[in-house]
Amino acid sequence: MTSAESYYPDEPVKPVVKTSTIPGPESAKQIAQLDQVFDARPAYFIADYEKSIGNYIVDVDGNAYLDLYAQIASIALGYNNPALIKAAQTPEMIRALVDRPASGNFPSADLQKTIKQILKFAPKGQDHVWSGLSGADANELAFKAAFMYYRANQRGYDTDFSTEENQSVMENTAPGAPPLAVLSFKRAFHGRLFASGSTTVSKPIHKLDFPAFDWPHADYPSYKYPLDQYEQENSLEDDRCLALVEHLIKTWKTPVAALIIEPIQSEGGDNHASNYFLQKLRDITLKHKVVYIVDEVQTGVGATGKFWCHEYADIQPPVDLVTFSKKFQSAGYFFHDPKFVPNKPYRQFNTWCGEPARMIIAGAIGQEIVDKDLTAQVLRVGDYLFQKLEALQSKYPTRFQNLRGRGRGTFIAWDLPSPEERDLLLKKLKLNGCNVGGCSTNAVRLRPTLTFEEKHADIFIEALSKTVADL
Ligand SMILES: O=C(O)CCC(=O)C(=O)O
Ligand SMILES: NCCCC(=O)O
Repeated sequence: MTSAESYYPDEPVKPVVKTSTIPGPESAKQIAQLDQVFDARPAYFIADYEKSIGNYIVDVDGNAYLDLYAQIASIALGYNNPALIKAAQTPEMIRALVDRPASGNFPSADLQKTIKQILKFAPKGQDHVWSGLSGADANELAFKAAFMYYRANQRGYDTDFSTEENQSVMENTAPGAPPLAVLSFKRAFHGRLFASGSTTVSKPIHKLDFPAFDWPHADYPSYKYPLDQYEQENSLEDDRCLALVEHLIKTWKTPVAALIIEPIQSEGGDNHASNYFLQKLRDITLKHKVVYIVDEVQTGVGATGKFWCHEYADIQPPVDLVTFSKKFQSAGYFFHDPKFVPNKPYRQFNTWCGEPARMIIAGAIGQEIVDKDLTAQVLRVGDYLFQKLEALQSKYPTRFQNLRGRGRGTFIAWDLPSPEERDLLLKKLKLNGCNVGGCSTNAVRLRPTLTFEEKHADIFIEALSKTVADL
């Protein structure tokens, strides 16, 4: 029995689209009502989460879409997953929700077990975790950890703060508030808060009107596809970008304390970084004593065929911090050097110090992935899907440019010639029963759940073929 069959015996056998427009009339009515209390302009339709099941999201008009977007890459196992419902019905979960602890001051007796369960799924080389609330929060917490570590290395971990530091920090000036930078990459997406927003460089709309830190943005490699035909060009591109990273670290107006990178830039266009590039960044960060942060918010938790995407690169020594959120539901960062725990309490602290209910769910998701060997399934289904997409690419080369993600599970994307054609494709795909997302301005990205199987891929390819023929 396949994972989808065992979890979802009642999953629809194919999409059902009952309305001639999407949103359908009931969705449109409810979007207008919702818009009175919430900015509902980005809503594609109103979902019925009670009826959504497995790989199908159902809307209030009764349309059932095969979902290859899965809440912007955030549903690991499918809708109404029985194992997660079971985890949600435990006394431990009820305590976490009803009497939510302020875990820093009043941790529950359950917390140690919950954290140990999450740590079972830590990336190779990492054995500590700190919890936050969202992807952006995870990255900002990681930046704080990196800055404290960087300064502790300069002053000595056990050395107390000077009077001057204690006074100047209250004026937001140095040396208490030192001028330090985080280096990120053009086209990156690390969240929309203030520090994370300064490292995000994918679209102006994410950043406009907010004061920003003056931090450097290096070029992220832009490869030519198919990769096996452009090895030399792509290797030169890696070296060009690496030289730029090192140049920025050496010359930036303030010291670069940390570097953050997505192993595949997702919102910014599904841009891949080679194993070589990710390893060389380790060499550069070690040489210049820069904290190396890998953002696995979107790439983490199985969809690339490994639990953590950067594990493909087997980076040695392991990176310093790995941030997560989305498919893990809980958010935070993994680390291994105990000196990333600040020298004093209350430096990395807030009322909640994470969300125990979400942490319990993260542990349950990880357990299901391992028990059902879902990363192996993702690799198998991803290869199957990729081959079908290559066949479509041969037929429609202009509509399937830069097909990418071979050997990276179902984490697949390609480009359309223009944003208009991409948007039209996504719109028509919905009318043909498939909910698919975009990224960058003209890319299509596939982000199905880990329980997506060959039979789902066949349905998608049929809908896609029909849609592309009709563009
Ligand atoms: O589209 C994405 O990949 C990122 C989604 C997100 O977190 C955002 O837009 O704030
Ligand atoms: N980064 C947000 C994506 C939302 C959308 O394009 O629908």
